[in-house]
Amino acid sequence: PTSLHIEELSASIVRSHRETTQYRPEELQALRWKVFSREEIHAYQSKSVDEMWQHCAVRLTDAVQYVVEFAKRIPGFRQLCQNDQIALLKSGSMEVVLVRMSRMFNTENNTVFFDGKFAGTELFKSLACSDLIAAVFDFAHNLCALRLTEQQMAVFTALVLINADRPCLEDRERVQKVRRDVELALSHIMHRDNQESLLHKLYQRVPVLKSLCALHIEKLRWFRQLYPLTVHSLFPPLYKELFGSD
Ligand SMILES: CCS(=O)(=O)c1ccc(CC(=O)Nc2ccc(-c3ccc(CC(C)C)c(C#N)c3)c(C(F)(F)F)c2)cc1
Repeated sequence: PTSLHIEELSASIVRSHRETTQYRPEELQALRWKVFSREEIHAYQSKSVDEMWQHCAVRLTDAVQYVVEFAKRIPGFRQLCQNDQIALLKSGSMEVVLVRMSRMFNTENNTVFFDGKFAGTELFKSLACSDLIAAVFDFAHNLCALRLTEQQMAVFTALVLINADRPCLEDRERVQKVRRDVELALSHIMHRDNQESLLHKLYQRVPVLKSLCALHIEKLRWFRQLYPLTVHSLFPPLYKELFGSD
């Protein structure tokens, strides 16, 4: 691929990212100190397990929907066959949401943007998933500390999504070809920003992403055994499709 092709690829991935994130970095900056009051936190903590799970599943699905839109706008992703696009989204969309979560994390008070304000882990107490929430916050904190630019974040999330090692791919070689160009785009951007040292730190975070998503699926299985009807009739269809083991 020519360097022009790689430049164009980077630019289109960055544009897709910008078009599919609900909040610009400057908006998040302005919102940073909008934290939930004690009463609001108490209200979340008073929700029943199934109520809070349902509420979070809806929020998570909203964020995933933006990621689906992001993927569809990445050149090379659209050219993949339908089956492979779905396979990549099924295994990668949650990972991209978690990476994106790091752009709305406030390392000064360990809060993350949720439901319009910044929340600490204690807000999610009624989920009965404190290990998962703690791990999600840790991941967001570590990634946020790397201070990625929006461009670096955009191309990194494209790389997280376009992974030829995912299960159930029909044309693995084709996915690998698209991935190689995105890898070139990321190293090009890191080189241009004089931050190649960040590259291996980013690649080191990928296995943690996988374990977070596995933990999320494990908790969903546990929850579904306790509240099958809630999952069946009150969870967003997209959430069930992507994270349900059916
Ligand atoms: C994607 C568009 S964007 O502009 O980048 C954007 C735009 C807005 C947002 C806000 C947002 O959605 N935050 C949020 C959503 C869900 C959750 C969450 C809740 C519960 C669980 C546990 C599970 C048992 C359901 C998990 C997990 N695993 C994740 C969280 C936070 F992690 F903090 F708890 C924050 C995020 C991006």
